[in-house]
Amino acid sequence: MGGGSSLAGLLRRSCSSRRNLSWTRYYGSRAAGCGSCGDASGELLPFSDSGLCDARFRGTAPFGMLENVVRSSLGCGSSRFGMSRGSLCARGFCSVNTSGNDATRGMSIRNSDDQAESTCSRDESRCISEIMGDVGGRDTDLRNRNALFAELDDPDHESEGDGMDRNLGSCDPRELYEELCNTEENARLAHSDLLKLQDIFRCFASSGWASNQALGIYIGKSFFPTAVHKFHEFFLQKSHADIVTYLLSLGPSDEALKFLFPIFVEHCLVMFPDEIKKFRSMIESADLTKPHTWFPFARAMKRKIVYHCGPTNSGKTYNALQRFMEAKNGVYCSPLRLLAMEVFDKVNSLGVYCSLLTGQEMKSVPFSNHVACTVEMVSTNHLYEVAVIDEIQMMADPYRGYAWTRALLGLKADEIHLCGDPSVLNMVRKICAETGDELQECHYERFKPLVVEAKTLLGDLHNVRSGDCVVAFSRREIFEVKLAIEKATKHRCCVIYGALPPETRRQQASLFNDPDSKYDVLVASDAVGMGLNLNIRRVVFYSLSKYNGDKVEPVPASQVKQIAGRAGRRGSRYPDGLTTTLQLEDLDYLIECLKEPFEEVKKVGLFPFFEQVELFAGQFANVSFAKLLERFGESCHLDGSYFLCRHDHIKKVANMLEKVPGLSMEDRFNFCFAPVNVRDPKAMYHLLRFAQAYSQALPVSIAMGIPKGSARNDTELMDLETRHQVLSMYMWLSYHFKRENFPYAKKAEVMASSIAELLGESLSKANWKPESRQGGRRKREDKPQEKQDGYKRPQSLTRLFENKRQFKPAAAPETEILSA
Ligand SMILES: Nc1ncnc2c1ncn2[C@@H]1O[C@H](COP(=O)(O)OP(=O)(O)OP(=O)(O)O)[C@@H](O)[C@H]1O
Ligand SMILES: [Mg+2]
Repeated sequence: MGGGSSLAGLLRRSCSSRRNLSWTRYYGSRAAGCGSCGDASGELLPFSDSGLCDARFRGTAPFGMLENVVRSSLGCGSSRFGMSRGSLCARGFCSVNTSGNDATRGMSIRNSDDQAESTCSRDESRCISEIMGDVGGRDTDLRNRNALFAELDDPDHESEGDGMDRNLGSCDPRELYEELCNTEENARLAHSDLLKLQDIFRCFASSGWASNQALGIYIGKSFFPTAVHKFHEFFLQKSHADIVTYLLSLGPSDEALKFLFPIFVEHCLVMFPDEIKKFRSMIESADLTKPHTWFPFARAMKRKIVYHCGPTNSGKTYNALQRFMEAKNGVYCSPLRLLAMEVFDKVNSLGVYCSLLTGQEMKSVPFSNHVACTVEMVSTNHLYEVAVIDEIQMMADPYRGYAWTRALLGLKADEIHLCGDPSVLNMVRKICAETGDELQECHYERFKPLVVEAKTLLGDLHNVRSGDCVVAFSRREIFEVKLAIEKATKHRCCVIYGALPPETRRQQASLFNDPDSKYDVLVASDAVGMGLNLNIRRVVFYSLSKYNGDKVEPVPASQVKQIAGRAGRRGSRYPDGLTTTLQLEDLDYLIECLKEPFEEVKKVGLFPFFEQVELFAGQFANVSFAKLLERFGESCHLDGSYFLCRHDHIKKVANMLEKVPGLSMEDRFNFCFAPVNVRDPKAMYHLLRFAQAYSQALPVSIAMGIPKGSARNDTELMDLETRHQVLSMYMWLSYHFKRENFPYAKKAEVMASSIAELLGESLSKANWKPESRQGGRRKREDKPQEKQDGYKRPQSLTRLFENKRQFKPAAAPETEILSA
């Protein structure tokens, strides 16, 4: 490899002559592909190439360092680094024998030119440590170790054992291990010495540093204590006089750990080859690094990526769609079914034939070359001229992010248009650099600035006006607010929230958008936050705190911006957008959120394909699928720019499906992705029933009726919502499994649209108090606060966070102009 890289050059210069290299140096040398340290392959390898980059493993750097030792020891052939054998010297020093001959085992360091010895200067070593720290993460262990190495490298430094005849601390660990193995005359140990040794080994077994280092030879964390225990037994059995004396002189200290560890490594390589092989293949099969290499066809293409980057209501999607419609063929990837339907309608109405594909429906338009789909459904097999991926910042979504990442990495399209805020711009730049795609950036400004009304609604819903969208963050609050507004004013309210089917949300949206309908106020959850074009004059935040399934916390700034940005869309009745809060006390937080710059995303989501999970499963016998997913989550390793998407809900379904025998692993995997509300026992029951029938190869029945009329109370409304979700799930399954197993898909579709209609009718009449799906199990913080005029509002939690906030606005101006 040429010396172009500064790191490589530094290392090449530094690896000159010295008997022992510290681990950091050795590792640095490997990473830089330094010929003099035995890297004959000549490639510059990033840390992640061989090391686990998951945070758990960061900075421990053992994988790369010891990989060769394991490879050669386990007969995996010579490594690409050209080292046939490596061994570790005592006290954390590493010696590498590159002569590649088993006969020379146990000899100390040789450089690749076989004689010249190499060393790094102290400064260089520190520099390398810093660079490697940057690459691999800054772990305290690594820093401590580097500090220790610096000390050990100091020629003036005398170790405690130096007073002895032979300085065991600087001996080759392989020699020591062989001496131990060959010991015939065992030393008799006093009871106190035995106790001291016990302390030392206890300290070794509980050392985070040692167990991290042991990962480098594929001794897993769960096996590490057993391995140490066996090593301890072996050590006592041998009781080599010099070694024991030396170890006792060190006592339970870091020095003792550094002395013991390389001997422990030798012991493990000899004694536990099966465990090492097993753990190694487990780790390798859970490899999620370099996701861009998963799509070789897309990599073979010369793709052009256009990033439409800007705040809400700035024309990003509009412009991307223009290019989509011009193309011979194209795909639009939507974050929501509703938005996919909107684009499907819009594009067809403009004379471009376009089909629709979501998890639940497929509307195939004859002669169409365009398709609007939900991002999870997009095919990475088709070839497109233009693809649009909307709301690209969703790559960072903890649950669904993987779908956007997959689309960006895997779509086979000549041109890919990304629409999103600036939070993932740097990430997209990085990904394009890795994939080799050309990136063009188009920056947008909001058509009209968003204006904050500083007066607020002063806590009084009487102040709601026509064109307002009141945003609340729970279904319960939405109905409370609707009830209160309709009771206290002449306004009629439409509602939009997540549990409503897209058809009903759409019906409510068009009712609100229609100036001739009597519905002039919208009460909505954050479900309005993405992409929808609504005739909203003003977004009023009923509260700015949200129950996240665990606790109530302030709504994140990015979400506040997104929702507030719904006000004043270009081309709507209200092109000038306003936003405010119900309570004066929440206003500061709203202004703070709108002013906050977009926070840069550092990691985006990934989730394994079925094939990857299947490969991983090959490592285990008789492990439940739920357990398998858990183990995958624990073992998988990712590059620093990716995280594994949360899959609690998937595990919950997997757990439930354990009761169903006869499902193949692939079937289980697919069932786990069915759209089900895991907190709704009725919906879960139906999913279980579907899986049971499917596993017995029976035609899966719907076994559910439709109520005759619209809902008369909240319980009936929730029942309708659940029934729709179950039908939607049935349709989803019919598209993801063989159609003959789900023969009633058409019927389910008809039933679902009847229920959506019933829901629409029910909402127009809804004037009842909401109930909780959890049957009254509500969090204490969520307890509403009584109001004189009959409506309730949860206590403002933003206040609790006030002290933490640094932002303190001056006296609020009448209005403030901001861009969301
Ligand atoms: N050049 C244009 N001519 C006419 N109408 C436009 C133009 N650009 C945008 N619009 C309209 O402005 C509205 C907002 O545009 P668009 O939906 O593209 O914004 P956006 O930046 O994607 O917003 P969001 O981030 O909320 O998705 C839409 O109704 C769109 O049709
Ligand atoms: Mg958009």
